[in-house]
Amino acid sequence: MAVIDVAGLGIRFKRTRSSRRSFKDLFAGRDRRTRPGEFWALRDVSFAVEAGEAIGVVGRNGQGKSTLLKLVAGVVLPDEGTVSVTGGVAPLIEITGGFVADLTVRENVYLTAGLHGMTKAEIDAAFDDMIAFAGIEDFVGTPYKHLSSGMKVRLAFSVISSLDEPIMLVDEVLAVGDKAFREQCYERIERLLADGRTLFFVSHNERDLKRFCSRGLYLDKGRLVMDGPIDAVLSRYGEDHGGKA
Ligand SMILES: Nc1ncnc2c1ncn2[C@@H]1O[C@H](COP(=O)(O)OP(=O)(O)OP(=O)(O)O)[C@@H](O)[C@H]1O
Repeated sequence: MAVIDVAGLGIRFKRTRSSRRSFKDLFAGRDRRTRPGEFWALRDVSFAVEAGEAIGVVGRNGQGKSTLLKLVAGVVLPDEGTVSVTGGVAPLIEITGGFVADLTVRENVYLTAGLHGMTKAEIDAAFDDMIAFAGIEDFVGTPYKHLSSGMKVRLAFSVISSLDEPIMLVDEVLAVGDKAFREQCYERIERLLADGRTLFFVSHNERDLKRFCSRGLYLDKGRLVMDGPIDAVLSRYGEDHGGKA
């Protein structure tokens, strides 16, 4: 059964921050700024994912990989086409995503896990393990904004990977962690996969992609140019762009 079904997906963005005219423009009496139009960050993207598949998403910088994960997570909506997702999604897609700067580590854990449907009793039971996995026992009462960037990723991975959601989305955030922590995360991802979870993994690291993923999606200029076994997708990508994932 398909757990993710993406059909004719398209999303466009404005190149500029805002298309509204500035205050100064109003007084100038004409539109002083050029208004470059919108562009399609993704277009005509269709694929289906079966439960338990591990998909690696590859492509050069800015080709729509993170945007695809955000669409699957439901944090942005498409302009064209549809994304149907069966079951909950645990998204590790932006370092600060979901965490509130001024709340403490403890408060953030309860907030995020609570939003994903964990009860207070479940969070109470899992709390110490989450903090221990992140290795931030001394910072439970610290406001999130005062954690180092590596500590933020540790906390986010620990909490998100503890959620009981069938689909996990992992963007490149893990690259921020140190080597030992990355390995700890990778072992947990392998356990979750063995457990039957579905994984969407964006990475520029060929070895990591091969380690987890059986299937690859190759995005270029917002189009899905290849959907196939990860080895074949990586070779095609290497041929097109000089061997780097
Ligand atoms: N909220 C947004 N508003 C405007 N443009 C955006 C927005 N989000 C993404 N984009 C643009 O959409 C395009 C695709 O971005 P995306 O982050 O999906 O690329 P990516 O393939 O994940 O790149 P990278 O490998 O660098 O992480 C880029 O041109 C980016 O500037």
